[in-house]
Amino acid sequence: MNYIELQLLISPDFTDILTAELAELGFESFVETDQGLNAYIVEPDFREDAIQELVAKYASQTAIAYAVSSLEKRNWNAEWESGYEPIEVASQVRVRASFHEKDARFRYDIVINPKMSFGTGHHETTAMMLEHQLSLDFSRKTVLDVGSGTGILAVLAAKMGAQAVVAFDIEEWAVENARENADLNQCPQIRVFQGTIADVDPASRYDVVLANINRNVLLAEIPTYTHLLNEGGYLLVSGFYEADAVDIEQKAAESGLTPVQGMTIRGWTSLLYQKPDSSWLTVMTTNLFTANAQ
Ligand SMILES: C[S@@+](CC[C@H](N)C(=O)[O-])C[C@H]1O[C@@H](n2cnc3c(N)ncnc32)[C@H](O)[C@@H]1O
Repeated sequence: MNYIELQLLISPDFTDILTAELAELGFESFVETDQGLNAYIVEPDFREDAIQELVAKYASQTAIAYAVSSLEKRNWNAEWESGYEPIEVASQVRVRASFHEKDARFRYDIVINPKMSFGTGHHETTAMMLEHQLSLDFSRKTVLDVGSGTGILAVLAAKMGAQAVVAFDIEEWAVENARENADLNQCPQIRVFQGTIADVDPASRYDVVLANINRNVLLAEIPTYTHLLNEGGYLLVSGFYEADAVDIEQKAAESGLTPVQGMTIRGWTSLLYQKPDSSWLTVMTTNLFTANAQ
C-alpha cells in the first residue's frame, strides 16, 4: 500500500501540538526535519480537506505551509533507529532499543522497538507516566493500560511486579507492536487486545488504570475507569495540555476521585488520582449504628 508523506513547514514550537493533531487524523509516523515535521499516513486514509482545516487553525499563530507526496512504504523504524538515543527517567528507568547495550546502573531496563506506534518515552507524556508509575506499588497488582501504544507503560508495570496487565489500543499495528515488546521484555503477564474501553468487562476490577490518550477520550472515559478501579486503586492520566487540566480535574472530582499528584513538562500535564476506600466508612457507620442501638 502507498503512503502519503505530508511535509509541514512550521516553527519547532509547534511540532508537538501538530504531531498530536495529526495523530488524531490517523497519521502513523512522524519525523522531525530542519524545516518542521514530516508525517505519514496510508493513502486511503489521507484527507486533504482535514489538512487545510488544520493549516487554517494554526495560521494566526505560526507560519505554516505544507506539501504532499505519495511514496512506497518505507522502513520508518530504520529511519527512527538512526537517530534514537536511550532515555532515562528519574535515574531508575532506561528505555532503549534492542541495538543499544544494557546499562546495569538502572533498576528497570525497558527495550522498545517502536515500529509505527507511539511510546518510546521520548514524548513528555510517556516520560511523566513512567515517572508517576515509580511512585506506585505494583507488587501483585492488576493493571489496565488504555491506549497502550508500544506497551511501554505496561512493561514498566510488569517489571515493577504487577501480576496481570491488560493492555489495549484501537490500532492494530500498536497491538502487534505492544505484543512484540512484551515478549522482548519477557513480560508474560501482559495481555494485549485491539479495542476500546467498551470491550473491557464491566465486572472486572483493577488496582491501577493507566491512560495516556487525549483530552476528549479521557473526559468521556474517566467515569468508566473509576468504575473499573478497586477501592484504594489509582488512576494515572496524561495526553492533554496544561490548559485542559481544569476539565480533567473537574471530571475526576465528579467521578469521586481524590487528587494525589500532578506534573507538567513543556505544556503537557499528567495527573494521578486515587479512588477512595470506603471500607473505613462502612466500619464507622456500623459502629455508630451498633452504639445507637444500645
Ligand atoms: C499518546 S499514545 C500513548 C501510548 C503509550 N501508552 C504511551 O504512554 O506512550 C495514545 C495511544 O492511544 C491509542 N488510542 C487513541 N484513542 C483510543 C481509544 N479511544 N481507545 C484505545 N486506544 C486509543 C492510540 O492509537 C495511541 O497508541
